[in-house]
Amino acid sequence: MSGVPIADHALLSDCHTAALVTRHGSVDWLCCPRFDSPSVFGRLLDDDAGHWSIRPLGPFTATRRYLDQTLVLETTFHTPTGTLAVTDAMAVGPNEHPHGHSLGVGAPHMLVRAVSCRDGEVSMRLRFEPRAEYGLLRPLMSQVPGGLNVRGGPEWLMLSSPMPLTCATGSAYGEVTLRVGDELLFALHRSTWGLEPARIWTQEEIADWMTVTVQSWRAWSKLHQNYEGPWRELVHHSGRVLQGLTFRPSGAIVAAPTTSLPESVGGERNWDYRFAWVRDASFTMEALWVAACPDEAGDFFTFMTTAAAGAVGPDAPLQIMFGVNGEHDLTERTLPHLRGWRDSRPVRVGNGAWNQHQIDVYGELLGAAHLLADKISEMDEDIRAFLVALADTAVVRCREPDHGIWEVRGEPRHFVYSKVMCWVALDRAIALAGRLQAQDRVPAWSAARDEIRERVLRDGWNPAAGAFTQYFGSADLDASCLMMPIVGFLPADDPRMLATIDAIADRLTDERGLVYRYRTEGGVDGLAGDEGTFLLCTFWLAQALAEAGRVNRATEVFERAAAYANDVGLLAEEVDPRTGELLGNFPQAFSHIGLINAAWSITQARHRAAL
Ligand SMILES: OC[C@H]1O[C@H](O[C@H]2O[C@H](CO)[C@@H](O)[C@H](O)[C@H]2O)[C@H](O)[C@@H](O)[C@@H]1O
Repeated sequence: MSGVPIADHALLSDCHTAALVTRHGSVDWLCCPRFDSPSVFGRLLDDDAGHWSIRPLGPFTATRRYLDQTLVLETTFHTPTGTLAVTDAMAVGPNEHPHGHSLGVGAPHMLVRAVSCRDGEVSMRLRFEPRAEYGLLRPLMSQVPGGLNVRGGPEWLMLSSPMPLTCATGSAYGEVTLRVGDELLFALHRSTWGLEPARIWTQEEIADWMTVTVQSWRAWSKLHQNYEGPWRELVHHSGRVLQGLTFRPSGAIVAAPTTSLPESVGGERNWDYRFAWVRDASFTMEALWVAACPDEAGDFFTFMTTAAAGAVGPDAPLQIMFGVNGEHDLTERTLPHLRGWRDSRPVRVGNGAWNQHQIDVYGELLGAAHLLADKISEMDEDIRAFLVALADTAVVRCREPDHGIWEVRGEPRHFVYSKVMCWVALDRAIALAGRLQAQDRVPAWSAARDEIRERVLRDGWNPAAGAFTQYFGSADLDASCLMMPIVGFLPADDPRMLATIDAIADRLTDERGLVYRYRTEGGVDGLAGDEGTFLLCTFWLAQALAEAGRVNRATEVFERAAAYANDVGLLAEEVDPRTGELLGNFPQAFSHIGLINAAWSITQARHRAAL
């Protein structure tokens, strides 16, 4: 049964796709050539779905880190006879743009692995078992000088290997003893039919790709990472993680690079996150504004306008998520041949939320546009018309029930968060009206904005709960109400807001003090079973407390949540309340967004307190 702890994985990215490497040197997840392509290594979800491991033959302990300011991973194996280091990266091309804007542009679709003996001597073992199409296909492998030719189904891969490998059905393996100073470089390269011929790379060429990859990440980090404040390293690292979730060719940003890592072990809450949600991606752009200089803002808005392609207006709601190249149809299906992580089934690809009605997206996109307006150097006519259409659509749609931020699979409702985000959409559109050349719309936008506000204050507040709640008329708490002060709907020190913050901190947390999105009892979201606490919501609590001037409590909550980052600074979506293990897709943009924004709010709150 596949089941290596989620926290035992580290992320590699070339801004086209991602790989996950276990603490013990096994690449257990890789989709080629895009984030949402079928996996070639899928052991994350089933023991037989493919992996590539490099590790010492005998007993060892392992430590690992990212090379400074990069997403290049170094795993060090300590053995009784010596020390072996394995350095792993998805190769990115050189940054040709003077501002390092192009990280990933020249990516060769190549996974590179450098093995070096740092001390003594170590015998190592390599096992290579690619399984295309999420583990369905055992490829044909043949030896060629300097490596292996791997063909099967849609994939044509070449493994460059300086050590001889034995091929069995669908597998290759080999063993070698390295002495101090010895180094072996491997590259797994994917060819595109007819475009570049697959070929074997020399040791020097692979070494060059590794060097360029390290340099490119460092150049990007140096030019982009300006945040100075508490938890600086974690914030900068989170910025790199978000950059690693960007799909360079289009400017899309995926919510996470995995599918079906469960929200509860053995449960059915398993979703495919390898897509660009309007909500998650807009939040990512805003967080990159804090963690880095979001050069990518222009690309992102171009992506959104192109993906939505004229299909937005009062009669045509904005689709809430897209494929990384702007695809609309993300129909969900299950992969019955995969057992799932720790038997958490079904494994799903595609996402049934793609055609849900979620009206918060207008606020998230216009909120990001407002924050990043100065970075969208060319707010061309298409982008202006798109943003105006979003606000006009919010005016009409704000009265409708929807599926809400949590994409509930139950009946649509008047979710408080959705209404608040419609208020944000109109508030920010009004602020941008001059740049949008839409001053004539301001009276209509203002009237709708004020009407929403009144409705939320009246119907979103539940006197019995003593808090703003999940939907109009409901007594249930929902952590998304923590966003009300964060987006400026009400001041954080408004008594109703303080009461809501306290209610959530007291009644929507587990024993560890981590926050649930909402209570799942009674199948309120149309799904069976329960789920873990949600890291983004815990960071929202820290942020709301900071906005309310409760800086010490905010710091405590922040540190509580940040402590769940694994040894290489990565967060999943949720935490298991029973065991404290990370749960859900990994690494999850939402969690890193929350970390960055909460750190920034606490920094600002400390400055305000010091004045
Ligand atoms: O809770 C059920 C829903 O769970 C997923 O949605 C969550 O992930 C999205 C991507 O990060 C995020 O935008 C959303 O706010 C989260 O609730 C899943 O994608 C949905 O299909 C599912 O209904």
